[in-house]
Amino acid sequence: MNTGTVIFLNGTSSAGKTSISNELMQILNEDFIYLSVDNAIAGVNDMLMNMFGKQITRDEIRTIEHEEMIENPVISLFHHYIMAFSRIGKNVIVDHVLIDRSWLEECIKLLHNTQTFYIGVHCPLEELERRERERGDRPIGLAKAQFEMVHKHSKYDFEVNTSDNSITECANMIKDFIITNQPNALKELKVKMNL
Ligand SMILES: Nc1ncnc2c1ncn2[C@@H]1O[C@H](COP(=O)(O)OP(=O)(O)OP(=O)(O)O)[C@@H](O)[C@H]1O
Repeated sequence: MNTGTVIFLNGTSSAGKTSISNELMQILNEDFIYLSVDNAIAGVNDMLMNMFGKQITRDEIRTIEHEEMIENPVISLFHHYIMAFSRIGKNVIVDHVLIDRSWLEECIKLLHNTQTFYIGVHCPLEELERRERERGDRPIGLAKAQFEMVHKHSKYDFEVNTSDNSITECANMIKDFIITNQPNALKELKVKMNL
């Protein structure tokens, strides 16, 4: 069975990952499934509500989420289904914020042998903070809190900067890259990080 192509976008909140993903799904010649870390967390919360809705309230689920009581297993499940979808031949676009070295390490271990293009989505902090204020649906300070961590250990196959280029330009550059190159970054990171 052929493995699917994974376009793995890593960047802070408000960097433009969702916007690039939507554009990519319009312009790529094959079908891609969009897998977002935000949706993964929301999906587990919905599952808990479905399973325990009579015994547990939405507010209690939010407390579990905000105090990060089950965060790492949920994120790990997300990483595993990226790998599983790829292994069964699905093309996926991943929208992720790798704020923890162990999350990156797990992605490398699971995906280094798949067709995963690891893409850095950059944006200067001042512009991230402007977008955060403008959109109003993310806590103020979220991008700043993630900023130092997200790209810390990474070496990418390709990088874009959404303050230098429009979303359409970024998506087209990513498309051009993936149809003319083979991914290598996760293999190199595996060696560099001794995994
Ligand atoms: N190049 C750009 N120029 C101006 N605004 C942009 C640009 N890219 C994204 N934005 C705006 O920034 C906001 C966040 O974009 P988007 O949702 O794509 O980011 P994200 O990285 O997916 O964020 P999150 O991880 O918080 O979901 C949106 O309001 C979007 O319109």
